[in-house]
Amino acid sequence: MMPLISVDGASSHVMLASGEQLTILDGIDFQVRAGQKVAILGRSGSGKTTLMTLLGMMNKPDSGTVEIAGQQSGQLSDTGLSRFRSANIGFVFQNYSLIPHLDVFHNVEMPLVYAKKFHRREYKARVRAALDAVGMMDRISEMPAKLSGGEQQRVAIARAIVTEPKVLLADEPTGALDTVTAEKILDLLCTIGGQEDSCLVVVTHDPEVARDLDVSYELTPGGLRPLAAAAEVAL
Ligand SMILES: Nc1ncnc2c1ncn2[C@@H]1O[C@H](COP(=O)(O)OP(=O)(O)OP(=O)(O)O)[C@@H](O)[C@H]1O
Repeated sequence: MMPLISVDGASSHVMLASGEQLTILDGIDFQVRAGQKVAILGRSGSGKTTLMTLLGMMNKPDSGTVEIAGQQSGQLSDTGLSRFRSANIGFVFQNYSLIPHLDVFHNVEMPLVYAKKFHRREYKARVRAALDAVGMMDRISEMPAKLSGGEQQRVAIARAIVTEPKVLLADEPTGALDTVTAEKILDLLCTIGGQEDSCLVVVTHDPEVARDLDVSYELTPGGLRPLAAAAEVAL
């Protein structure tokens, strides 16, 4: 079966003010199949967020290819990229990134509006189902500021899954939470992500997080290195 994520020789550079070129990612190869839950570990500054922007089709690689669900990012225009992203990729960030002036319902509904994947009359039921999955249905009319960090992250997960994306990406999803809440959020991500025809990729500097996932890689200056067992990682 075709992998859901296929990264082939992807490199990413930035031009520094000095005119020097800084290589952030250098020839990354990486594949994720449907049903897989993957951790990408790496020290601060190793390029984890940069890799996430490639997997999330927010940026294209400077060389090599990134293919998500059979679609290469390099072949899409900027409009095409954002349309593809809305319909096929869900994001969870460390800082929740909820829109402060919208209540929980409208925050979760937002990706449905952009993705244009489902009919308008389905929105309400889909938002309710997503909130139900994360245990936040009873807060549907709340404003984000009234929620705890863990609750905001639950809403952010509902928002990420409401379009039923093929790929769920989480960038340090538990970084801002206390240990107990972090564990619950990770359990939730693992239950919801990487089922049947979708996959979950979690980027983190925290080896504890990787322990709950199926496969782990470490991002190093030499590339992406598979780790035999997450429990052996000591960053
Ligand atoms: N636009 C830029 N200009 C200069 N340097 C950059 C730019 N973007 C990223 N970098 C550098 O590239 C490296 C990788 O950045 P990236 O944010 O991907 O790392 P990270 O692994 O996510 O780090 P952290 O865990 O601290 O968030 C860092 O050293 C960063 O300073």
